[in-house]
Amino acid sequence: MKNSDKSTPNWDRDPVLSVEHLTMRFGGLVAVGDLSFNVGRGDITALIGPNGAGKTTVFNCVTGFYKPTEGRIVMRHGPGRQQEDVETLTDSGQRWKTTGNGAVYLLERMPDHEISHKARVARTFQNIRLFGGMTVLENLLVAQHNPLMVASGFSIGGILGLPSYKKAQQEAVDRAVYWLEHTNLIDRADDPAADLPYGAQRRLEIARAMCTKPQLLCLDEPAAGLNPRESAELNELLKYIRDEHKVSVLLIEHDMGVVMEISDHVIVLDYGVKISDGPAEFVKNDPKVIAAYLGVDDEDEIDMPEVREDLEKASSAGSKKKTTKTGTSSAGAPAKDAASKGTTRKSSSTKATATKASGSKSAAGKAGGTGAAPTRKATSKASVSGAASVAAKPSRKAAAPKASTPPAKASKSSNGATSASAFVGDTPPAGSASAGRKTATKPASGQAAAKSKAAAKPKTAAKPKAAAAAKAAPAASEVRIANAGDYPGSQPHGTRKPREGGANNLTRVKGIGPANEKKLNALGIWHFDQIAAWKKAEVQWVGSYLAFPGRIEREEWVKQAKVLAKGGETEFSKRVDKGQVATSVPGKRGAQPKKKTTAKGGKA
Ligand SMILES: Nc1ncnc2c1ncn2[C@@H]1O[C@H](COP(=O)(O)OP(=O)(O)OP(=O)(O)O)[C@@H](O)[C@H]1O
Repeated sequence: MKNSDKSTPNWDRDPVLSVEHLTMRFGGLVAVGDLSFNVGRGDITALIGPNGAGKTTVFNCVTGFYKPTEGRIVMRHGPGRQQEDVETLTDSGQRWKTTGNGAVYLLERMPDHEISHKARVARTFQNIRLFGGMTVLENLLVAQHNPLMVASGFSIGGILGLPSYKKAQQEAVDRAVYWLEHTNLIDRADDPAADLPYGAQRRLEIARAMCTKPQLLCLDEPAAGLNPRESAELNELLKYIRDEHKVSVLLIEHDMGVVMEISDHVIVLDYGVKISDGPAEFVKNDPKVIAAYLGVDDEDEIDMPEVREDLEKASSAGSKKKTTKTGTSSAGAPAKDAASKGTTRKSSSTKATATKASGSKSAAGKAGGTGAAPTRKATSKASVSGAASVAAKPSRKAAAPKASTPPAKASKSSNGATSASAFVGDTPPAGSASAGRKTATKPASGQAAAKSKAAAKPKTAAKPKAAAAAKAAPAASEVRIANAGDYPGSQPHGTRKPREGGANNLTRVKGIGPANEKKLNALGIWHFDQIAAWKKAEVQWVGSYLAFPGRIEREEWVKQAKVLAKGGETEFSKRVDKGQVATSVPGKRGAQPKKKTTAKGGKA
């Protein structure tokens, strides 16, 4: 962070970009709701959040691919907030205005090509978009097509070979060569772009964006699919771009190793609303983030006394008991995830989560073996609100399946039905915990409440108890949610165990990460066709059970599962299969439907 005045963060003092009250609706779906944040000039700013949080939608609004439903997006060339100029420009109805300090632009009014060429915002895409048949060098020259066209007087100068055109052409080649050298691609300059390995294609995309001489570089998951060495090289490249070229970087990234190492500023979204904003160190330890996004480590356990009480009740009612452990973090943040690892209620201390965030672990099994890709963090939301109230499933720790767990009290306080309807309506989605999802106005309140509730509880239970409970657990075939009636709708019928050929990779459905897959498996949901058969009541039930009511409809699990059950693919499942989705389990694994169809999914 380039900030001499410590009292005001660079991004507030000298924002190159301001996103103000941005809302993007798709029909009734609010992908981004009343979002505001600044990107500091010369900073690397990370926009993070679970799948479907709205990150790419924000990028699409900033870069002109989407016209926002509401809100203002200000790009500033030249230092300072230039607030008077911004207001004058807004009132004038114009798209940009030169100022004493440089210029200001209202991106929401500009078409994408103007955002790129005038406001100087460049971007890369989640799915690499290169001209595969062109050489690496040609890809970089095409990126400079506009200045070359201008220099050629729109072809005439080029045809006549005017000096001004030749000069511009040479500059374009020099710039391309410069970035090829700095992205370690110079040796491949004459190879077709499609022949490059994946990591090199990602670097080429960045080189191409840099050839447009941006002031703001927007990168959508630049580390996706990179191995650890490539991730480290990416870090160096981005720091070089920031430090040597003074280009501000806004990146969407799931690789927390990359995010935490290089970011000056981190903004966390969940369900289209901002839940945290600050330096990486702050965000990493922000309980809201831990609860809503970073999730928990499967190997760590949580002690939530309220859960334990429920367990004891369930036990005395004839259910098998499962014991949990509560703790607060070393930093004082509540350890509140109760996500089931198999049947063991899990959570991590802040410390454990932070470690994970810093890149030491990847529960998601990120492609290329880089650590640090966090699992889909519905896990922690689920646990805070009791989604781990789940039934047993064979644990990795114990041979026998463990007992089901009744919902935590936090879960009982949330009304899944109410939340579900609020979620798909016009109201922006609220905060991440289910308890906080009923209204848009208090995004994280429920989450915070659940958290403080967990935090207030003393640490008591011990692992041996959990082990004893595990031994006493019922067989998977006996698994039942202790109080299924607490959830709206009906519990989906389970098959108890995977059919011959194994389970489907449910993480190929967008919105089902490894943690949710485990929970669904615990219900006996192993196959796409089971999800495809869900009716509204079952969708509601599962939504509440996983503690993100409305989410399933929003991400169209049933629609995606129908396609996958028939052997078709969706955009998302293709990315999972290629190992490009950090928060899912790469590959198709498990039973594959024999019947192939031509069914295609849209953007899942
Ligand atoms: N063009 C669209 N039409 C309808 N819904 C959309 C569209 N684009 C995005 N969405 C929805 O908006 C929500 C946010 O999606 P978005 O792609 O912005 O999330 P994200 O945080 O980038 O997720 P990921 O990390 O998986 O890329 C999702 O529910 C998505 O399905």
